[in-house]
Amino acid sequence: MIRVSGLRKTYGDFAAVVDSSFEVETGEIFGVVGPNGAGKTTTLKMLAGLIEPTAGSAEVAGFDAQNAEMRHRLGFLPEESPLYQDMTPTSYLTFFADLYDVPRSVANERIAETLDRLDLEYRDRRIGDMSKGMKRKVAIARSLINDPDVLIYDEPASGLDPLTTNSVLEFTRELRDDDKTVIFSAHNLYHVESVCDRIIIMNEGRIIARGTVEAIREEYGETTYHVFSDIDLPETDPTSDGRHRAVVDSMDAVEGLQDAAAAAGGSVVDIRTHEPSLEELFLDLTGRQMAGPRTAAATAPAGGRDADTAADTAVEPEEPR
Ligand SMILES: Nc1ncnc2c1ncn2[C@@H]1O[C@H](COP(=O)(O)OP(=O)(O)OP(=O)(O)O)[C@@H](O)[C@H]1O
Repeated sequence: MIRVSGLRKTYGDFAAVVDSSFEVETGEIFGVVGPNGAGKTTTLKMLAGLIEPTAGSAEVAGFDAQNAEMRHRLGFLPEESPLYQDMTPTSYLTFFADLYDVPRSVANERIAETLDRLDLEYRDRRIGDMSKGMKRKVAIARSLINDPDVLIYDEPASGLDPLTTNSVLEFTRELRDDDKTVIFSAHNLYHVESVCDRIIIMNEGRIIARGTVEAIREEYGETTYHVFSDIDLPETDPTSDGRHRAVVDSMDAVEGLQDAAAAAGGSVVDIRTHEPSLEELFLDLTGRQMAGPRTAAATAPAGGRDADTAADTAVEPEEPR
């Protein structure tokens, strides 16, 4: 659905995007991740046909991104989406439906259905009097008004309260079921991990890692094992609950600790694997923290885990030998 080949954008001597190539399949949610200034928005705008590439090509829904026809197949949600404050959601969306020549009966049905799915109740309230979350939902509904094949969402859920964040992320995930293809950029790596099928990580204009978060974790991350014993060993440090903990990076080392504990008359009582979080991988790969956007809210949806909390999984300790 999207084919990007050798894409490059320079401003004078400065290269904002360098030799970027990737493909996105129909129905995929594809994340574009990177620190401030990495070239994410420039990439998204080239895909949306808003910026002309210096070199390379971007094909969206079978059209060159610069081809005006492509825009009929695209819904673009910029990071900041100014809305007409004096209009209501219904009049605003009808106005955009008219711009896309959507027949009025189709538009009415589409608007009602999309606002239902987004759970937006106040359809005849002045947009200027609505909350930030409601306005974001109106902007998301606008991105779908022409029933596009491809959606480009720049920070769709940033700066929203946790409930609205949850609802926007869920809505984005569900677009996959309608065979929509989504390019998704966000600073909150929890948002990225919970929504995207595959991602690219960009740094200083270049793609430095690509794949599923799981594959990137396997390629660049290192699993460590936190081994707890009921006896003090040379490798362990005391914990607040009276146990002793060592952090090692292989199962061989875990077994070595089990043997050492048994030889000293004790045992290993718990082993936990520690998977690096996307945040930790990101820091390793770019050497930089993921800085927040202008309106960042580091919220994880209710029940979700924090972006900077790595996954800890218990492993059954073996019987001491
Ligand atoms: N019109 C322009 N003229 C000159 N430099 C530009 C222009 N637009 C972007 N840049 C530069 O290109 C680089 C990439 O910008 P871009 O907005 O794509 O980064 P980003 O990854 O989206 O960053 P952020 O996360 O801060 O939004 C930045 O260094 C930016 O200053």
